[in-house]
Amino acid sequence: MKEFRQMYLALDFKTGEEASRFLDDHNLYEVPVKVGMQLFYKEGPGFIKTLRENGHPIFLDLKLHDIPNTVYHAMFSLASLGVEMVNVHAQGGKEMIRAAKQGLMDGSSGGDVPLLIAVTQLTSTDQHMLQHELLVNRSMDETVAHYADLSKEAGADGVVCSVHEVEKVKHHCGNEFLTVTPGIRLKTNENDDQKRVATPLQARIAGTDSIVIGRSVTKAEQPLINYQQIEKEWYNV
Ligand SMILES: O=C(O)c1cc(=O)[nH]c(=O)n1[C@@H]1O[C@H](COP(=O)(O)O)[C@@H](O)[C@H]1O
Repeated sequence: MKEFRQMYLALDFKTGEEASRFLDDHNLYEVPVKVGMQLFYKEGPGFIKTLRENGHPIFLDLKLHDIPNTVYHAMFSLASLGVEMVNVHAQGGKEMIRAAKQGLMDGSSGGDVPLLIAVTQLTSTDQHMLQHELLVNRSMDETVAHYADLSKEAGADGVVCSVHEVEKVKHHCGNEFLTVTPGIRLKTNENDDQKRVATPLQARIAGTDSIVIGRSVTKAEQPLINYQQIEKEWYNV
């Protein structure tokens, strides 16, 4: 397993130009970044190449969720972009996750194979929504742990979950199985649309492997101050 402890900055911007300007304006050179649907659909693989050339480790967050054959071929295409991590929705099931892994291995033609992470339950979902909208009659903890188990069995390297389920996931799947946690907020931040939130300090104490930070930095009045505050709590420096 690769050494893996990152703090990914979610580049949820309208254009690559806007994202690059933000990184430059705040001296965020070579920081790990997450590119999601908004930016990838706008700019495509070319922007991934630019970010790589500028030294940014990349988590490509497209949350694939489709039939196994489609996911296999999509992952085959993404495998050669040189990103360090990609994701799928665990709800797609074992066969789909296995296909994703196989696509990454076959598509990386001998180079580094990106880590495959499966989203268990979005951090914008709470217990009420789980039961009444998704009709899952189990606790959030149990549901996340179940998806983590099946993701591991299908060959994923880890899961996306909230900080609150990290302990349970590690208990089920072992310490080597990675946890990536979005929904990170400083005490002074709004939760926005996130339901299962935690501070960077809580993430460190819980034993999360990597955190994803977005609006607490990108929408802050002083982004660099917030970035450094998160860094301090997360890396304990
Ligand atoms: O896979 C993800 O990155 C993800 C999964 C999840 O359950 N929740 C979640 O918020 N994310 C992403 O993490 C980022 C969080 O952004 P903020 O809420 O602005 O910090 C967004 O880019 C989301 O798309």
